[in-house]
Amino acid sequence: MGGEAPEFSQDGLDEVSPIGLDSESGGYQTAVVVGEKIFVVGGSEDGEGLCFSVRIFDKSTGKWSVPTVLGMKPAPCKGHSALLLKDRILILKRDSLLDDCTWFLEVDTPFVRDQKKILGTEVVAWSKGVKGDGLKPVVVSGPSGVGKGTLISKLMNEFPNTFGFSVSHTTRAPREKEKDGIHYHFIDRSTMEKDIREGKFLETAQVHGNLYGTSIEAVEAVTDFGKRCILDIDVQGAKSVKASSLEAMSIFISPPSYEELEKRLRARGTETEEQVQRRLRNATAEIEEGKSLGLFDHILINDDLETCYQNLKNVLGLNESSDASNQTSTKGVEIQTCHSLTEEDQKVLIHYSSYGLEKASNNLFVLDVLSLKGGAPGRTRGLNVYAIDTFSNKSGIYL
Ligand SMILES: Nc1ncnc2c1ncn2[C@@H]1O[C@H](COP(=O)(O)OP(=O)(O)OP(=O)(O)O)[C@@H](O)[C@H]1O
Ligand SMILES: Nc1nc2c(ncn2[C@@H]2O[C@H](COP(=O)(O)O)[C@@H](O)[C@H]2O)c(=O)[nH]1
Repeated sequence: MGGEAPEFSQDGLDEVSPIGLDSESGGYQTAVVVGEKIFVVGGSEDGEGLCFSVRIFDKSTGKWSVPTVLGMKPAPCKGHSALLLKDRILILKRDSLLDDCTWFLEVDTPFVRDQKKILGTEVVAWSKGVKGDGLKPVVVSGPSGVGKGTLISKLMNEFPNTFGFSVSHTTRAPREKEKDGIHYHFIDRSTMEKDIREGKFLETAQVHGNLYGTSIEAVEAVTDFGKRCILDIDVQGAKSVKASSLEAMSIFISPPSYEELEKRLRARGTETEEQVQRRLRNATAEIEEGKSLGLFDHILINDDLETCYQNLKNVLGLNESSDASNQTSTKGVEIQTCHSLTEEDQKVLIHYSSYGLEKASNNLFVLDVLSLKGGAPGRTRGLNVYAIDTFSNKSGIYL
């Protein structure tokens, strides 16, 4: 994905600024300095608006490059402002719906650094700003046959608008009722190994003789719909995720006994006797590891299915109310005019000359930098933006 940079002289940098309003250069661009590098964002026009392309100018070599860009980029808009916040660039879109105006271009986050090592190219990653912790992904792990899939299906059936399943890749053959792209992406080993080398996976593991893995795209496909991602992965995968920048909540499902696990695995009737034996052999170590201190945030025993399901809902903070509570109340509000960004004391001040909040008379918004958290791929969580009434100097409207 990396490649030849277009011809662009250093002089071109004079035409761009942290506020993407300049049209003389043929498009709205911003330039943000990060150490020896200058990240130029935006520029080209398409039918719908200005596209978010990224180029990097290296001051030490005097050369331009086009980085590998991970993640889904923001939809085109009529301009943007940019400001460096430690390891990511805040991109505030103009004339965009409020729930789509705050984006981040990750330039030096742990996720980007990992991907740089894997791919051997310059890497940047888009992540959308989302409020709160609500979308923290959930890792569900446990030995084969313990009931992970059964519990996840119940959750997805009861809360279809809240959760989305991360569809893994596997080299194992499909079972009778399994559908490609729904239960798994079934793939041959050489293609999957190639995809792993190309950095397409968040984690992979050799499980019961086959290769399994969570692609970055699988997680993004869920978060792009605004849903909370559920990963059904083995203990090795859970360890890799814990070491990654995903910041997931992790839950280990334990069987009430080894005998019960064996009974369930056989009763499912999806594996040959040899495969059942192999899975049971692996279960002992998985249960030991799963229960060891610190690896999982929660350990649930799946004895009675209904009880375990209620416990799962409890740890996920779900109550009796419908999952419509997840919706934000600010959808549809439009930021209509120009803005400038400044940073003071870990707070970004967003100055608007006017904006589309019907009842508000403010023109200063504050974004709390300290509340921002990781969450790649695809999301920067903990977005906390509130309006300051510049007349009374009271903070009030939370976006
Ligand atoms: N609490 C329970 N009591 C009795 N049977 C159960 C319970 N939970 C699940 N089962 C049954 O156990 C079998 C295995 O469950 P499931 O396929 O959900 O396991 P799994 O952990 O997802 O396995 P794998 O890791 O191999 O995909 C299924 O036939 C399911 O109906
Ligand atoms: N590390 C990963 N483990 C995964 C992934 N997808 C599934 N799994 C785990 O594999 C076993 C066996 O699954 P089965 O469908 O063949 O019964 C089970 O423990 C799953 O949790 C993955 O992407 N990464």
